[in-house]
Amino acid sequence: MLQEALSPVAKLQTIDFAKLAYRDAEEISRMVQIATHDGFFYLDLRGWKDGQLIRSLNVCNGIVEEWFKKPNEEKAKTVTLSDAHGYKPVGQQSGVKEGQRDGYESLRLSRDAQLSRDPLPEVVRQSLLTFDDLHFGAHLVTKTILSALADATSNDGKIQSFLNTHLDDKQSRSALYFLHHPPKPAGSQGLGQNIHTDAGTLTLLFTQQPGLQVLSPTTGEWEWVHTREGHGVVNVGDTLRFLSGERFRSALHRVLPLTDELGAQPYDRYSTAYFLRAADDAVFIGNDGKNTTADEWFLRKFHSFTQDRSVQRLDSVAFGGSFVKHYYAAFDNDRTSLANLYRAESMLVWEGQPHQGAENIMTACNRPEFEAVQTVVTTTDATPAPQSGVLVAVTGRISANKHYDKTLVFASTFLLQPTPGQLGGYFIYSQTFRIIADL
Ligand SMILES: O=C(O)CCC(=O)C(=O)O
Ligand SMILES: [Fe+2]
Repeated sequence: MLQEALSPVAKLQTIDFAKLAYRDAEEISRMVQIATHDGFFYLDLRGWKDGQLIRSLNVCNGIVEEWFKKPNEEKAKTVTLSDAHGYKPVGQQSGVKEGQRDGYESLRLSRDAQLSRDPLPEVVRQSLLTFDDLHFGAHLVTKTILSALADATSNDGKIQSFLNTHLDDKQSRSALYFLHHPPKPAGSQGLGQNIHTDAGTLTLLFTQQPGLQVLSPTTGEWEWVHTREGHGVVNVGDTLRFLSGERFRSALHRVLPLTDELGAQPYDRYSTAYFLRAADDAVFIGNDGKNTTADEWFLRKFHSFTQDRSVQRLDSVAFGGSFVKHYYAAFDNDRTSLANLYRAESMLVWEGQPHQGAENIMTACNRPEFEAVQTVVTTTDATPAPQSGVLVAVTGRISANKHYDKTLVFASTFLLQPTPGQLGGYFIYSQTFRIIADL
């Protein structure tokens, strides 16, 4: 599988871990920028301890690849405690294709089990020190990134919450996952991994074959993430997004293995991920504005992953924050970026006035009385609509400081439709907006 043939390619920036380990101020400030805008970056690990982590990774990968060849009944006997430890067979979650299940199996090793040596699968016991090296090495790498981000944001009071929620002696769902997408014959159901954000704090991912895609924050398009020798891919998860008060971006991604013209996936795809997650009892404000523990968030999220895509779409848990949140944050702070959400056929009825097409709609949204706006969403209701659409009804309050000395109450509806030719993306097909009261 030639990854060079895939386009568009995600042009992720690269952070040198050796520099982070030495607290290089410039590298840290670059990383803060990237965590804010993209939420995804390459991590160059070649210069750290002579590439030791990559060597352990390669040995563990070889061992687990052999293990994946065992019959499914055999693998299913692995002691499985939760979604953070044990064996996950193919098809437990929703997949990358509408109405289909996922196409991957996974061996998961929790940090708690690796530390206490129990329960650990035989395959890990046999090469315990190499698995220790990878497990604890990946933990150190992600903790180092976290503390660098904590230092860099200490002036806004986040330092305590970043580090206090990740004390190493506390029980957590941190875990190392080995993932395998076995080849798939033509005509069979189930492929890849559905669009999601990660529940935890930081993910350090190593992919061996193509399939990983990120949703570009600038174009809204799916972009392929190339595999790079000696590098991992790091991404921000929901917990860090919440702990940072929405400063860091927990980016949407998915796995779309390549298929031939008959729909067969002709190759094995392997990847390895370390998920740094907060202590089970860590508390933060989740996407519904209420306090949640890291453990509750993990359980909600993994429950959501098992649901069909049509249900998941309505459930902002899987999407790590709803469309509505994104729309109003952009409306308030970066309104021109909303143009990406409309197409030529899109229609907005603003206070009874119709506007069609992205350009006209943006002109309508940019009216002077709505300069410097702050929106607070009060309610969001979503229901399924035909052709895989979603109907969203929103009520809320707007303060437009420049021209009004009062708060406006508004109601808005959005009919979202999948963007043609862009699996997993949505655009606003029609929208209404009304001011219903001023306070
Ligand atoms: O397999 C991959 O490349 C990505 C896996 C992933 O996103 C996940 O398990 O959360
Ligand atoms: Fe993920």
